[in-house]
This record gives sequence, structure tokens and C-alpha cells, in this order.
Amino acid sequence: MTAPAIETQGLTRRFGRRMAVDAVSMVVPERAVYGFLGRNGAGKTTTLKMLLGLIRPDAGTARVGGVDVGADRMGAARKVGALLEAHGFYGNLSGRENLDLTRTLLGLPKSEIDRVLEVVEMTADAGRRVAGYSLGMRQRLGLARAMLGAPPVLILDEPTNGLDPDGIADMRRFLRSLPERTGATVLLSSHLLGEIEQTATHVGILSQGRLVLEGALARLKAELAPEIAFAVDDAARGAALATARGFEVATADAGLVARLKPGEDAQTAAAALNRALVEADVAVFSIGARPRSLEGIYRDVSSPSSAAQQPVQPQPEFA
Ligand SMILES: Nc1ncnc2c1ncn2[C@@H]1O[C@H](COP(=O)(O)OP(=O)(O)OP(=O)(O)O)[C@@H](O)[C@H]1O
Repeated sequence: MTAPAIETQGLTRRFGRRMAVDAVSMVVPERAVYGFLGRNGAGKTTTLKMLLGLIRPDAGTARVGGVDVGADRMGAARKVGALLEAHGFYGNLSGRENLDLTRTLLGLPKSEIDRVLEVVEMTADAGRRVAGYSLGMRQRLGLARAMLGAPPVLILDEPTNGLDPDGIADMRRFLRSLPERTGATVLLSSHLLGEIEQTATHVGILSQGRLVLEGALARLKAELAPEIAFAVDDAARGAALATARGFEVATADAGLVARLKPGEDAQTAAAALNRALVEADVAVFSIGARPRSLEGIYRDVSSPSSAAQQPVQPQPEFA
């Protein structure tokens, strides 16, 4: 097995008394598009900055492209291209001239500029002044700059921020195809679940500085066991009965929700639980099976109140 593109262990950073990143151990496999999800303020940017060696962790380690960021900051920086919020382009220079500044700094051949412009499909506009670029074009130019020198890892902070729907769709398509086209691994942060669901192969969810869920998206989805909602007259007693039968149960105003184990047959489970409830004199008004969505899980694990007692465990294994 090859080394992960990015791996952190116990990565931690405080700002004063605020714990911004709390013992994060994440694994981004090679050639993944890893969606780093979390609400505003969850600690995504701080984590990315530590991966890039822009700020130091208080504790823990990070490896990028196999290089320890703390021990060899410059070596790690050579493995990664980044797109952070501020682009810092010169508006009065063309896209090509802006790229040339970075190319010179990195000591790369001129041909690199044509290569990255082609990857982001900006060749035709490269001679125009950046001041006249749309936000989407600036984002693409930012990506092109991140790709100069063909680093094996790309770190992109909210790459669709501020784009219009067409721009967002373009960017998603582009990011999805990147590992295949360039061999790169992509780590992208977002606070939008839909975005990650449509783009990423892997996902890591950060809540209040903690990594509360991680895994291959296809596997996480396959493992999302369905739930059965029962409307009953006595939710507390119904829940106790269901718990005694080994179900993971939540109570709601109108009844209870039993979560099935992966692979368990929903109809058989619903029938068995219904029989048990009725035999115990709990009136059942309705039964409804419903699939669990990634959105539901995201809500469960990323809401501040549930972060401490969320029922879904982190899943460190990858498909
Ligand atoms: N330089 C700083 N000084 C003090 N507090 C900071 C600093 N940078 C970040 N924080 C705090 O650390 C926490 C995590 O911030 P961070 O920017 O990493 O979150 P985020 O998930 O990237 O959110 P957003 O999507 O809003 O950028 C927040 O509470 C933020 O206020």
C-alpha cells in the first residue's frame, strides 16, 4: 500500500483559550478528492494552514506527500499547491504574467505556464488583464498557480466560494476529473454538504475542531443503515422495548426512531418491533422506513449540541 497523500496525528491548535483544532488525526489516500466539511468556524482553514506550514500546531504532526511538515517545512511545501481565500493577483497584469511571477520564484521552465493554463482551460484568456476576469476565472487562475510544478497534493480552501451556479458546476466537474488527469490528490474544504457529495471520493467532517467522521464516501453511504419511525402512544416505553431488542433508538415527540444495523432487513425488523410493541400494549399508529442520508449524518455529527454524544463513530478505514 502506498503512503497516504496527507496524514495527521493529534493535530492541535489553540487561539488563546479557544480550541480551534482539537487532536485531529486524518488520512487522505493518494488520488482521492477529499472533502473537508464543517460549519463556519469548525477549524477547517486552521487545519489547512497547519498542513501548509503557515501556522504551527501546538501539538501533533502532519505529513504531506510523505514529508513531515514540522521537521521539513520547505520539503513539505514542495509537495503541495494551495488555493487559499486571497488570490493576490496583480490586476494590471495578464493571467499569463501573473503565473510567470510564481513560475520564476519556483524556478520552473516556461512550458509549465502553458501546461497549467491548459489544465484549467484558460489558454484563450491568458493574455487578458486579470482586472477584467470574472471571479470564476480568477479561481481557475488560482488553481493554475497552485498546479505550477505539478505538486502531487492540492489544498483548496472553499474553491467554489463566490462562484455563480454555472461556475460552481464547472469547478466541480473540473475537481472531480483532476486525479485522473494529473495524478494529484485534492483536499478541498467546504461548508456545503451538497458540494462535497457531488465532488468528493472521501469525506472528513470537522465539528468544533474535532474530526467526527471520516471515510470513503461510497462506503459511508453503503453503511448508512435505514431507520424505522414508529408513531406510538408511549414513546418512552416503546423506546425501552426497542432498546432491549438491540436497536439503537431515538425518541421524538410523535414516537420513536429505531436505527437498523447495516445489512439488516427493514421489513423483518419493522414487523418484529411492531409485534413486540403491540404485545406490550403500546399502541402503534404508523410505521415508516426511511433511508438515512449523508445530510442527516452531517447534521447529527456537526451540530454543536450533538458533537459530544453523536452516535456515529469515526470510520478510519478506507475502501
Ligand atoms: N488567527 C486567529 N486568531 C484567533 N482566533 C482564530 C484565528 N484563526 C482562527 N481562529 C478561530 O479558530 C476557530 C476556527 O477557525 P477556522 O477559520 O479554522 O474555521 P473554518 O472551519 O475554516 O471556518 P470558515 O469556513 O468560517 O473559514 C474559529 O473560532 C476562529 O474564530
